[in-house]
Amino acid sequence: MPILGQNQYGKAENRVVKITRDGATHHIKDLNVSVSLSGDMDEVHYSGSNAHVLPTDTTKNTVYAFAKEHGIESAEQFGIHLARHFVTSQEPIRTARIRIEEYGWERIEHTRQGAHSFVRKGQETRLTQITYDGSAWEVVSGLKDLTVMNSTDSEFWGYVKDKYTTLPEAYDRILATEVSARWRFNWTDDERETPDWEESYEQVRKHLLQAFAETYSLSLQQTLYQMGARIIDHRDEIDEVRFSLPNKHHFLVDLEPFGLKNATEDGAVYFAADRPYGLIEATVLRDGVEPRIPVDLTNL
Ligand SMILES: O=c1[nH]c(=O)c2[nH]c(=O)[nH]c2[nH]1
Repeated sequence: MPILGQNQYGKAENRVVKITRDGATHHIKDLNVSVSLSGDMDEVHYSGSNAHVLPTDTTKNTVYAFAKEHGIESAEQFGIHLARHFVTSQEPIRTARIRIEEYGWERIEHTRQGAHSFVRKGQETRLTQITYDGSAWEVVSGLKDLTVMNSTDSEFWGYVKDKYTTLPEAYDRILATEVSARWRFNWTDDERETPDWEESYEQVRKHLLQAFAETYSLSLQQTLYQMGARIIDHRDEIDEVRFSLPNKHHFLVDLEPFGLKNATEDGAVYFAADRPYGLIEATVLRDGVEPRIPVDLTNL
């Protein structure tokens, strides 16, 4: 009979976001936690007996419940706590390996009250496309992979409801998106009117972030318009901005079965879903200008 070799199992990539509220100042811990357990697991492989198997689903629930019950001080402390729990609470489990990736967030500087607007650490990608046909120029610049989050000041309600609608109305939700934007310059080839391209990029990025942070949002569509309008209003060199904004959904985890209240107002634990996602796209134009940025930004 062939012999079973090394084996391990668990739930990989539990995306857990914990918000801690300190008055109007919020703190984020954003982790991707993978649990892998091993031990006396021969029988499940040989005969299918699950008598020693703690379900991977349970390991997932444990990650979310621990985040709420004990908080997340650091990835190391959180991982140590989980590993100890699995090995000491289940006799057949001899080894627990917890792998954690932590995503860093920086605060967005802005002028509104509160400290609950963040931009993911790590550089976004800056883009540009220049087209010249011997007479006319077109310069379209932009960015992608700029991830931002407001941990409050976002609602979504009053939408159409048909027989397939199950979405509960939200009066205090997380709003997070990964901004992909392109903006078109009105520059022709007049030396005197050439923008300072570096300065322009920094300013557009700043206005986009500040508009995101300072908009009390009733929908991502409304936030998108505010970001575009702010750029058009502040940057004379730009006539058109197009956005593609995935709505990076954060779902409140139901921890009632474990006797834990997980409510937005006390700082909650969220499941950060990667797909499917809402995708909100629109162009914002200077009045009187024709749109020229393609609808599908991947074609640019
Ligand atoms: O900001 C949002 N806009 C929507 O169109 C939408 N649809 C949805 O299910 N959630 C959201 N959120």
